[in-house]
Parts: sequence; structure tokens; C-alpha cells
Amino acid sequence: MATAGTDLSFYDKSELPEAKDFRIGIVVSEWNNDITGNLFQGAFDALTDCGVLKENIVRWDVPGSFELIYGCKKIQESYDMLDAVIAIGNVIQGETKHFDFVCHGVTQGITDLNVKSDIPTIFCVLTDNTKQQSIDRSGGKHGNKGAEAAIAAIKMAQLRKEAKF
Ligand SMILES: Nc1c(NC[C@H](O)[C@H](O)[C@H](O)CO)[nH]c(=O)[nH]c1=O
Ligand SMILES: CC(=O)[C@@H](O)COP(=O)(O)O
Repeated sequence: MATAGTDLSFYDKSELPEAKDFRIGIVVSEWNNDITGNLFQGAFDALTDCGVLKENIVRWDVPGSFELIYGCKKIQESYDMLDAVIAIGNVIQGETKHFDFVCHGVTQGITDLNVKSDIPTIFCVLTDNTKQQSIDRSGGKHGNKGAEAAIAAIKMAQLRKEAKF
């Protein structure tokens, strides 16, 4: 099922766990910062709407999506009590194959983090053919993928919490 026809911002709070004690790290790429800024705001607003305290959300910025890998690794090492991390980026196809390598690299890197780390890292990286597709998915007609990522972060933090017992 494609994003088209869905609302990335939709969630039902009644279906979500208590989130007031969760601590969330958010690493944001500066490339296409108009888009990533909207994704961050969507994530932040959804997290706080679902009960996460503002003081329990920490944001780090990195130059580009490829640096999300290192940033997400280091934020986990720097704050040893995080319950989930959200990686926010926006990669848009240019003239060359660089898009393919950045997207593959970020995907593999964040996958590796989820394998090696005890803290879930949520993949909130838009990999779009056009700027309009990115606009549509960061608060436009398809909603905000940042909100979707926030809900995933809460659910995975709860899964991790329950898995400890
Ligand atoms: N073209 C985009 C990039 N490119 C930069 C890389 O992510 C990386 O910062 C650079 O190769 C240095 O290591 N990054 C994006 O996030 N989005 C793009 O569209
Ligand atoms: C994803 C990228 O690095 C890309 O946007 C850069 O553009 P170009 O392929 O034209 O160099």
C-alpha cells in the first residue's frame, strides 16, 4: 500500500501505551531543512500530544542524512536512558546516482543500529523523487511522516519496556 490514500498523521491515542515516562532522542539532518524541520515538528507535536514530556525529548542536528547513522549511535551513548531514537532526514533525487548511495547507506546504517543496539531507532527518512513528494509527506496532503515516526517510537519503546520483564 502506498502513502497515497493514507494519512501519515493519523493515530488513535486510545490504542497507545502510557508515554509520560519515555525519553526520546531525535536526530535531524540539516539537508533540506525546510522539510526536515516540518518532520521534526510533526514528531515533536505527536510525541507531546501522546504524553511524552517536552523535557524528555532531546534533539541533535547533523549535516546530512548519511550522518544520521553516527548521530543516532552517539546520542544513545551520550544519554544512556533513552527509550527510542528517531532519525529524521530527506533525500531527494538529483542528477546523479548519489541519491541511491545515500539512501542505501542510511537504510543499512540504521538497520545495523537496530540490530546492534538495545535502543530502537525509527526510520523517518523521506527518500523522494521530487521536492513535491517531500512536501506532501511532511505536513502536506499525505500528512506528516514525523507524526508516524513518533507513534512508532512510542510503540517500540513500550515493546522494549515489556521485553525486559
Ligand atoms: N543530497 C542529499 C544529501 N547529501 C549529503 C549526504 O547526506 C552527506 O551529508 C554527505 O555525503 C557527506 O557525508 N543528504 C540529504 O540528507 N539529502 C539529500 O538530498
Ligand atoms: C541525494 C543527493 O546527494 C543528491 O540530491 C545530490 O544531487 P546530485 O545527484 O545532482 O549531485
